[in-house]
Amino acid sequence: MVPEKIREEVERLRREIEYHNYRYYVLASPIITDEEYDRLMQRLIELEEKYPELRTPDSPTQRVGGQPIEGFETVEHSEPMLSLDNTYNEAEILNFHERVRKTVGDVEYVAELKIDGVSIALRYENGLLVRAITRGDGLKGDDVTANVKTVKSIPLRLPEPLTIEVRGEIFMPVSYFEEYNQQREEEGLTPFANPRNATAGTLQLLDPAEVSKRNLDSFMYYIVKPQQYGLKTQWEALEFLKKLHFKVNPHSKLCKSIEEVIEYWRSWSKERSKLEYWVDGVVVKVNDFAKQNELGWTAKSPRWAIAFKFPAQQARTKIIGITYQV
Ligand SMILES: NC(=O)c1cc2c(=O)c3cc(F)ccc3oc2nc1N
Repeated sequence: MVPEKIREEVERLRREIEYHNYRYYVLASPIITDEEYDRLMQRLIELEEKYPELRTPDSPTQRVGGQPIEGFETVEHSEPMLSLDNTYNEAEILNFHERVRKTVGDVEYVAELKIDGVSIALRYENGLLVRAITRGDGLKGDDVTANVKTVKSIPLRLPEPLTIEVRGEIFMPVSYFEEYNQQREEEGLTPFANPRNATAGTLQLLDPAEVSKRNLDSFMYYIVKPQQYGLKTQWEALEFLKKLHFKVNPHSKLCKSIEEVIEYWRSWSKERSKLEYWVDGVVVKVNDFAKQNELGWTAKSPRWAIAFKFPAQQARTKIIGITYQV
């Protein structure tokens, strides 16, 4: 039997630690020292060891990864998780704009950096993370929940007890990717060609404790059936995701015209090497959800969004002297 005051202490520790996780990994503005954080975590680990029945799905001790799993269950997506059509130059993005205008008239766009990582769908029930699913073939994917719980910027519990599905990208920061590849080479393992492959490889590991060491990070950008939450535009959806304590890319821009989108693409095409994650273009989205619904989807992509790719960057990588086209 667990004494009531222990139960209360564990609940308080859980919320306090998750709050400090949020401040450190999402806001990058911690308000306690690492030592104070470690002390809170140690106390929670100690109490959960003593009273295992107190270990809950949203316990921050899951961040360090539980026991290895046998394999990945296949789960059907709540709605297809499709991919974006690509455009590579200004003429093609103007064609996209013309098609949009012909169907729904003048629109605002949201321009978002296209994070070059692994797509993920996160399902929350009453505010608790219950499922994380990879894109797979678009209709069903792998249940990688145990691994995704170790991604520090992904909340285990939302600030409100919502039932919601959000989608975004999991990625490995470039600084860690280089250090990690160095370590693989030293261990005689084949290095990964780029952070996207390193992220995909990590999410396919059967040992969450190993995943926890790989420094994975995330940006969320999509809410399934957003109008259910009173949201009318993509810009409102990004604000709502921030309010729910997700990490949202800070460089997205609300554009009043396609010229503004092209200006955004030109400037980031030059600036992107300053980012600590790989981006391979800009995602251009019609902002208004009612207009997105009018435009609809093809079998494989939304008609209301498109990827505006950057020119391939000749990136010299130290890996066994081969130059990779990225
Ligand atoms: N990599 C990305 O940074 C990124 C990717 C997508 C998508 O793949 C995507 C796929 C859809 F069917 C619909 C919207 C999307 O929005 C997206 N927005 C983003 N910012």
